[in-house]
Amino acid sequence: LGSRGCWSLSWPLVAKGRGRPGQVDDFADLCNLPVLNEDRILNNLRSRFYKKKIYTYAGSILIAINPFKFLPIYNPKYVKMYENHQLGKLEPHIFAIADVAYYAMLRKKINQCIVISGESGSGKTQSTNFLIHCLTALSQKGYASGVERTILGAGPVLEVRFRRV
Ligand SMILES: Nc1ncnc2c1ncn2[C@@H]1O[C@H](COP(=O)(O)OP(=O)(O)OP(=O)(O)O)[C@@H](O)[C@H]1O
Repeated sequence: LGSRGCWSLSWPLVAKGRGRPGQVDDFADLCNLPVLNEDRILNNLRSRFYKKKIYTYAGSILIAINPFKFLPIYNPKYVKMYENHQLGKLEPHIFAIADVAYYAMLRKKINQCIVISGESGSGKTQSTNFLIHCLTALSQKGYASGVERTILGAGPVLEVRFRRV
């Protein structure tokens, strides 16, 4: 089990009354918050979400808030941008997690595991698809084959199987 992971939320972020008035925290990593309490964490996530920044780190863990709408941050340009970058150097992104796992696997020659957790509808399946998209792109360097489609096609079958166990 790797130490990195992805945690997704579908939380609506409507508790506007919370947090200090006028305070606009925008820390890409919650570990950098000057004061670490529930209000500051939620306020930080909320203010980033309103700026369409749906990803935030908590150390090497990625927190994803489901935007329930398409954001143009998953095209090949982003795969390239995050390739072989140290985590935390760029804006938090699911491709950064895929990239770290991929290059750790190559470097250490040990299988890597990304744990995705969240309530129903929070975006776990979508996040898995983004990870698979990035991992297949990294491993094939743009060479188009049916691998991504095959892996994605296996997803629903595995999901049914695991839900029954
Ligand atoms: N990053 C995202 N950008 C745009 N839409 C998203 C994103 N993440 C999730 N969604 C959308 O939110 C909806 C729910 O996501 P998804 O099916 O991945 O949730 P889930 O956590 O797998 O749910 P369940 O546990 O019930 O299977 C889907 O319509 C999906 O397209």
